[in-house]
Amino acid sequence: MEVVIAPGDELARLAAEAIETLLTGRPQAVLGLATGSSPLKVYDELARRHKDGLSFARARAFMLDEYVGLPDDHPERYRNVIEKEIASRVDFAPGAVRGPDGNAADLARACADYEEAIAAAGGVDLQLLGIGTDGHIAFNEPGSSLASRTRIKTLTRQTRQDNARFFGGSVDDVPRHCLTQGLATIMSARHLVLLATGRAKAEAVHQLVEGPVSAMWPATIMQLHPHATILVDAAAASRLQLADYYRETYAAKPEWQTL
Ligand SMILES: N[C@@H]1[C@@H](O)[C@H](O)[C@@H](COP(=O)(O)O)O[C@@H]1O
Repeated sequence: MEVVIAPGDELARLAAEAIETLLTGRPQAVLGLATGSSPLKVYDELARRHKDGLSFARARAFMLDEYVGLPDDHPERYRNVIEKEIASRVDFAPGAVRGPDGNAADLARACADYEEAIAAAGGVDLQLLGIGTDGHIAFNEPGSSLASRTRIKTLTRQTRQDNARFFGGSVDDVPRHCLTQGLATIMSARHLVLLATGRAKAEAVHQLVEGPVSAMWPATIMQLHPHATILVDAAAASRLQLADYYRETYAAKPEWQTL
């Protein structure tokens, strides 16, 4: 697990750089896209690089999760958020960006279909991730099976409160259920890149990097991934016990070694 502590703009640049390097070497790469505020600067940076020639035309992308039951045209439906924040700003081919269908008549079937679609695409090459204040990744709330696959989950009150800001501040308007890639689904991606900024994420980041692997802090499963990159600003890193070591390691990183 590599921990990089840097200002937010630099974190976004590093994540975008990793995606550009991937797409340059493998234009048909499969990306994993995350919602939430954490990856927004990465998407801005990718849109900028697209203007400079970076193409997504042969790439495909899979989203992490989706609310259940939001109307198709609801601005906070994750499919619409991803369309607005990144898909519409670059040149993905029609149908190249997919997400779990939170409005399917048969939600269990939709989850199984989604797993099959990811597998049929050859799996995700690079998965962007944020982290919830309770340590969730995607919408795998505390208590999630570490072996879970895409399925329906009930959101915790904490997550609904955290996300109320996207729903005019009203917790009651945040859906109770979601479809989310499972922890094992996420772990199947070949490179995990997690971004976290701000003091509210400090405890979750500490647990993620330095805590015991536990379903109570679902992101801790990432400690078992052979290629996980944790990009954090100083505030999100403020509870890391080995912060000085991570800073020294990154400062001494050989130039040829990418993320
Ligand atoms: N389902 C999303 C996650 O994918 C995201 O990582 C997390 C943090 O969001 P933010 O980046 O806005 O802090 O919460 C949301 O609930």
